Amino acid sequence: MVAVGNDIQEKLISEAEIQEKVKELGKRISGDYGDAENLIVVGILKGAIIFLSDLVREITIPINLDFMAVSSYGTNIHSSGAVRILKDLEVDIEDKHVLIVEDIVDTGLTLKYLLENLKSRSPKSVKTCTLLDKPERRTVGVKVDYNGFNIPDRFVVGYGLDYAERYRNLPYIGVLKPKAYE
Ligand SMILES: O=P(O)(O)OC[C@H]1O[C@H](OP(=O)(O)OP(=O)(O)O)[C@H](O)[C@@H]1O
Ligand code: HPA
Ligand SMILES: [Mg+2]
Repeated sequence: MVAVGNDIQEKLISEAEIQEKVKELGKRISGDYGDAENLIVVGILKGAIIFLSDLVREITIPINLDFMAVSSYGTNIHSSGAVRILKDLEVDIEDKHVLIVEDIVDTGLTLKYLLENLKSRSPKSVKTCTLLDKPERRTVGVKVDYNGFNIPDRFVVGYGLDYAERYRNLPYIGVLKPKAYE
């Protein structure tokens, strides 16, 4: 049988480590927004869906869920730098607290674009949450309010993150074997 894990060279972050971190982030977010009404959690498709679905179940305050899809990478492992909206929010965020949820902040281009775009819609606040941060790769400054793990400059897959749309269903974060790129 072909297993998705066969292409993984090294496991960087285990399922257990992820689950522990997700619980911690959910608790912090619930505490920080405790008295705020109308928190809108915005998941960024597709990479954030696995993290988002675990995270929201660790958030104990009422939330609204919405999604955006933006494209910056296509199927390539290198960023083109261009960001465009493929799917926009359905809800109006004016006067609402917004939390953007990402799987990874790499160059920062996607998050910078999202922050500027959402701030222009007059929300009460916009904060950012990511499972993974690759600080060495940053080309633009963005504020990450909630970060799960800093990782080294390596292309990672799993737990929502893909290479050419594959490996999102791997339950942990790993690095691919070179042959998987061929
Ligand atoms: O900081 P950056 O260099 O902008 O990179 C981070 C972005 O790139 C990935 O998305 P991708 O475009 O691969 O879409 P996907 O989530 O559908 O895989 C990831 O999910 C982030 O949104
Ligand atoms: O390391 C990564 N893996 C998958 N998608 C990504 N998008 C930016 N960086 C990455
Ligand atoms: Mg991707």
